[in-house]
Amino acid sequence: MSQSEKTAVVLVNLGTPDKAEPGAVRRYLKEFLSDSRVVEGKGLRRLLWLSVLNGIILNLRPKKVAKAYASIWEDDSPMRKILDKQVAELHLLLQKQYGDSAPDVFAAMTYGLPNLTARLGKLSESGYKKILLVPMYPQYSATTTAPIYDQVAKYQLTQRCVLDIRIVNSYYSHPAYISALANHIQQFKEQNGAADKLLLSYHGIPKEYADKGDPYPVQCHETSKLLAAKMGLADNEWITTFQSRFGPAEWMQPYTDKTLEALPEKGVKTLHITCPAFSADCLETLEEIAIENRDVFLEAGGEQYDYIPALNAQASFIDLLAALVKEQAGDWVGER
Ligand SMILES: C=CC1=C(C)c2cc3[nH]c(cc4nc(cc5[nH]c(cc1n2)c(C)c5CCC(=O)O)C(CCC(=O)O)=C4C)c(C)c3C=C
Ligand SMILES: [Fe+2]
Ligand SMILES: [Fe+2]
Repeated sequence: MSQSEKTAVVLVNLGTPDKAEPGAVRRYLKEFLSDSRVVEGKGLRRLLWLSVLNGIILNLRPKKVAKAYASIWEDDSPMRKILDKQVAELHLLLQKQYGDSAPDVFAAMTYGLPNLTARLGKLSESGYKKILLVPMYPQYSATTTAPIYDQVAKYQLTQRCVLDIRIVNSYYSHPAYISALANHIQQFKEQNGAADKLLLSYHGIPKEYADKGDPYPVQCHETSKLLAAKMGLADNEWITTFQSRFGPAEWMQPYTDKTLEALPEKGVKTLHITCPAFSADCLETLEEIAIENRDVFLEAGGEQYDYIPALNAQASFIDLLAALVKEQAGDWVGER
């Protein structure tokens, strides 16, 4: 096989610090929160944000956030460990499906390590010409998926012979994604008993971004509706909320924490909660949802609160990734 035919699949997640320590968290937050896709604003607004970020947030937040990371840290950040597992499992499955012509599979992060731009450089040096990037975000957002497109465009600008790169835009309504979620939740119910309500908590974005056209919340609601239909849930058995509000501006509502505070007095005493915007467990699920928000619900009078883990490296999620490879790069895989 000639070098020019080499194809790679790269699974891309957001990024996470190298250590659960304030210095590493500071470096991570600086890179992430300096991206003008994440915190928008031009001119004076941009200057003001950068001075708040560098003068206040990066001095105060890393200590508190490092503690939160420490409470979920294993020998590395869960997000990076899970991404490595997803890569290994997808590689195995593609080898079963395509034999010698299976594409190779790699990991990358938009912020932190392993760095996406560096990954593209290394793949190019190793002779890969065709690259499919699969973001670990089922729903497209200008704050998460678009920065992957930005980094690819910046990388290509530095190349005389650009790489042939395709990017999976979203898979919020993909039948294999909805089935994987539905089966996973159903299985959890069968093993742990039913609950009064299923809460589907998505990472939020500022309301202003949605008002300006970010399709993320619409896609989240669509995922929820398809999931509820697939599971045969009645309208009063599930609810969609948005978590991880950051800063003083209004974010997408209803907020997860405020909803959890209010549910017990409406008679919801037992709850299953899961986070369909996260393909891998991370700080936002393992700490904010599984630990912090549990207390909010129980202190408000809730009796039982179960966090249903992300799909992570489960076979059904790996099957979905393989389906995306076939749909979006089947012609490349067949070519080798
Ligand atoms: C400040 C604005 C932020 C926007 C907009 C935002 C959107 C967004 N984020 C995710 C997924 C994840 N975010 C994670 C952590 C995280 N997010 C923000 C801020 C915004 N996110 C911060 C400041 C942090 C770091 C933690 C903190 O300081 O509170 C993570 C977890 C990373 C990990 O290491 O485990 C994920 C995943 C999505 C899907 C999204 C919009 C659609
Ligand atoms: Fe975030
Ligand atoms: Fe958070």
